[in-house]
Amino acid sequence: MERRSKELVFVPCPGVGHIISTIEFATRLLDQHPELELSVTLLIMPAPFNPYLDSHVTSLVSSLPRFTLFSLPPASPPLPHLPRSIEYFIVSLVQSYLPHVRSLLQQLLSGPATPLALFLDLFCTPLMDAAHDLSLPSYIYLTSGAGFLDFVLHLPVRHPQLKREFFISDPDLPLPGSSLPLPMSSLPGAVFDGDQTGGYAAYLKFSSRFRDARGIVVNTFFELEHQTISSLSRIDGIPPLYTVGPVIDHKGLPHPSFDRDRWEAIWRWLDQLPDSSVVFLCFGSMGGFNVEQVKEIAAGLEHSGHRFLWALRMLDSPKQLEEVKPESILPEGFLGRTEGRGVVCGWAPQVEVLGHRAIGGFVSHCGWNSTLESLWHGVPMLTWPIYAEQQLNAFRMVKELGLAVELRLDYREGAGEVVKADEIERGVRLLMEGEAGEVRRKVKEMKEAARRAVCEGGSSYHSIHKLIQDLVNQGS
Ligand SMILES: O=c1ccn([C@@H]2O[C@H](COP(=O)(O)OP(=O)(O)O[C@H]3O[C@H](CO)[C@@H](O)[C@H](O)[C@H]3O)[C@@H](O)[C@H]2O)c(=O)[nH]1
Repeated sequence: MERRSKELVFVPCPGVGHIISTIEFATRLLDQHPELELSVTLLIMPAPFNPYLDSHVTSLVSSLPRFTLFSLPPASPPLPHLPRSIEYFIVSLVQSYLPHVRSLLQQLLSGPATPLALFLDLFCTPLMDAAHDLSLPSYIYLTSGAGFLDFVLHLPVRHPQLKREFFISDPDLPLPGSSLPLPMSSLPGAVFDGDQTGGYAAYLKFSSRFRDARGIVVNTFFELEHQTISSLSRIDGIPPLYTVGPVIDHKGLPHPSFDRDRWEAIWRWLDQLPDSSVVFLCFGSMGGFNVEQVKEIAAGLEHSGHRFLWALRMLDSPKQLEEVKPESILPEGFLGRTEGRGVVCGWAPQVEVLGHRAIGGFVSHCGWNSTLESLWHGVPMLTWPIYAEQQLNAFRMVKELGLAVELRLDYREGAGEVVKADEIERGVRLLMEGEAGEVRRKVKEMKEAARRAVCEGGSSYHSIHKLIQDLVNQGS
């Protein structure tokens, strides 16, 4: 009898931090058990905020023989306008694809391969209905950590009691998986927006489906968040948790405007510097600042006296620094005065940079991929969260886990606040001048734990093995 190959179907959110992590995780699933000859179908929605992403994903997937890419067409009818909340917009966008996803799953089911499961990113949980209608199990692949999962799982429990959004004056929030209650200032900004088409409604929509999943796969590792993972695993009604991280794209994401010659010069500069002597600043795929804030960062770096490598991106601009003329943004004479001591660039190959021995600290927005990448390379972070769940990540890394140094825990994009140069200077000094010694020691330990977790016999390796067994054996 002809053997049908087994297919895993993935739907990530249309953003860099999500798609790249999903492709990397799917690759690990395939690679860990090649004898099973699993294959992957990736359903990608057009990325509304990143014009470069679609072509990048297409070229990336074309080099992966066991992947099939389905680029979903633009939403039809198009969503009328961007409502107040980006989260609500994304959840609505995802929901508009339900008929498409259902019919693609139907096609797959009648094709030569056997689909085993649908893997959904957090905002994509409304698509569970498509799998459910066709008796296909749904799993969640969470590109953030277990601390955030703790919060997401709590929302549908809290809502029936309070029936309202959060207010900044609410008391700190105790969560079953966290040793410290979460201050309101650490919650994602969206959950304070109680409008019918606001962030709170979006969070409720996707979080209320988490318990319907067959399993929740989290990009973390047991050694990093063991308390949270153990506590959540003991709660009735929570699907099995699989901790499979750190899932890191070590190849890095090439960017269309990436200037190879310029980077060769930057590597040469880094190569001749002492170990751990450069502070690296980078704020994710979408994080940026206005001109006033950029000038304060520049002054803070200049006054700190430390060497720096700064991946500068302006607010609301996917453009690279080279396109926006740094001289017109940075303080007059800054580039000349810091020549030899600091470099300002646009898109940086972050994973590679963090792995360079000259990098000694990382000023980060605490996106979860950046957080894992810094731990993987044992480089301590100075926290500067901007949006999404970054404040929560920063709070947990600094207060609960003692794995990062605090610059800000509660900075929020759009709140009109400017972090002043002297505060940035103090933060950089704290990070780079030995006072953060205990954090640095713990981060180095966590680096070793992260590497052990993904090796054969490690906790994440074992978790992937368990997941594959559960996928293959389900229903038998
Ligand atoms: O100049 C740059 C900027 C970014 N990156 C890479 O891009 C990714 C960025 O991911 P992440 O650090 O998670 O930040 P975001 O792009 O902001 O990710 C979104 O998705 C994450 C995962 O769910 C969330 O934790 C964040 O809050 C959310 O903003 C990382 O792999 C970086 O290495 C580069 O290589 N070069």
